[in-house]
Amino acid sequence: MIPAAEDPALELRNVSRRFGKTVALDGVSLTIGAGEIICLVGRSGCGKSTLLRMIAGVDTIDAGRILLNGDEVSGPSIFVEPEDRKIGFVFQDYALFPHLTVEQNILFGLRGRPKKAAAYRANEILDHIGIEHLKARYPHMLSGGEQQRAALARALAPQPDILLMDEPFSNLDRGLRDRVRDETLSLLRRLGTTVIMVTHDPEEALSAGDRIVLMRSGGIVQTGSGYDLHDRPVNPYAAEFFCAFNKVPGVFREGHVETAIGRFAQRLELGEGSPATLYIRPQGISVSRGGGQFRGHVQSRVFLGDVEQLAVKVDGLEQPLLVKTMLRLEAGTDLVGLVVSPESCLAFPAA
Ligand SMILES: Nc1ncnc2c1ncn2[C@@H]1O[C@H](COP(=O)(O)OP(=O)(O)OP(=O)(O)O)[C@@H](O)[C@H]1O
Repeated sequence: MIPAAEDPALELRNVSRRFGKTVALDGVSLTIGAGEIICLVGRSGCGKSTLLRMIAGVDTIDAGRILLNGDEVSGPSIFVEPEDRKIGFVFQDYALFPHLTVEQNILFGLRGRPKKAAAYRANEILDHIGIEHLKARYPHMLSGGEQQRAALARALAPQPDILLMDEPFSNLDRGLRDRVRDETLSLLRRLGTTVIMVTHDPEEALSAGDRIVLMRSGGIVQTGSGYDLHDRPVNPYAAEFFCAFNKVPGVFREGHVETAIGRFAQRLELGEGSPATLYIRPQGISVSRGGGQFRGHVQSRVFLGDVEQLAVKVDGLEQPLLVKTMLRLEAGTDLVGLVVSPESCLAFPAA
């Protein structure tokens, strides 16, 4: 990972934006290093698109400052127009001009350059992205993956310092999405482009970027690597964004959360006897036909392919435990043994 503070391509200092009574951004501060690939995630309405729009300069901020390569572009007494910010944008729907060919779409982003230089650059980027053979086609003659690449070529042609991508792969079906994403990100890494990519998909965020920025209600909840956010979430919102945990009520005593299904060692800044909630990953509970630390009744089963998801009713717990298992239980199996792996657990003070 590239240390963010060393060579900042972008700095947000206490950036705020309201729409009427809605606080879309609430004092956001963030530093992004040159060449870093950032995944911006968070539930719908948390302010991701607003943040991209403020950085691009297609909207103004109410307070704070935005600096690109050390130069202020938005602030109390300055506003640099979007076309002067050297920022590229790839939208979810690609926003290619339907009446222009791929090459003309790319040339549109290069207007203002001498004709020969623009044509040379357009060919260079078509070649880089591997879509030379598509240059004479109109957008409706392209597949989803090809449109995505054409939109990327158009955004990269003017050699932006920063590329902003708003859900750039969400229109592609699953198989194609993984391939196009991997290709796109490895190209962007080769070019050393600084990227901020918005995604709804937690798995995509964990695997794609150098750093994840998790937002909630206009603020940043946590930033860090995929491992940081997945394994060491700072609060229940961060934890639940990346995993559908089982939540088991308990009490914190002598460094353990005591629950109806056992005692689990956990570090918590909590007084003795305080209520705490144990968070258990569904894949951290193993199932067997006999034995186990405790037993439960299988209520339902959903076949997910590699694993089966069981809902298991356990004495003392209000909610059934969700368990992901590779074990193939016979149809009609009722009673199972369960073991919780301590590494799959987190705990937070009870809400
Ligand atoms: N032009 C606007 N006028 C009024 N409210 C707005 C405007 N733009 C955004 N908002 C509000 O600001 C908040 C943040 O919106 P934003 O689009 O940034 O969220 P988001 O995280 O990108 O959501 P999604 O994942 O659904 O795209 C929301 O409550 C939204 O309704």
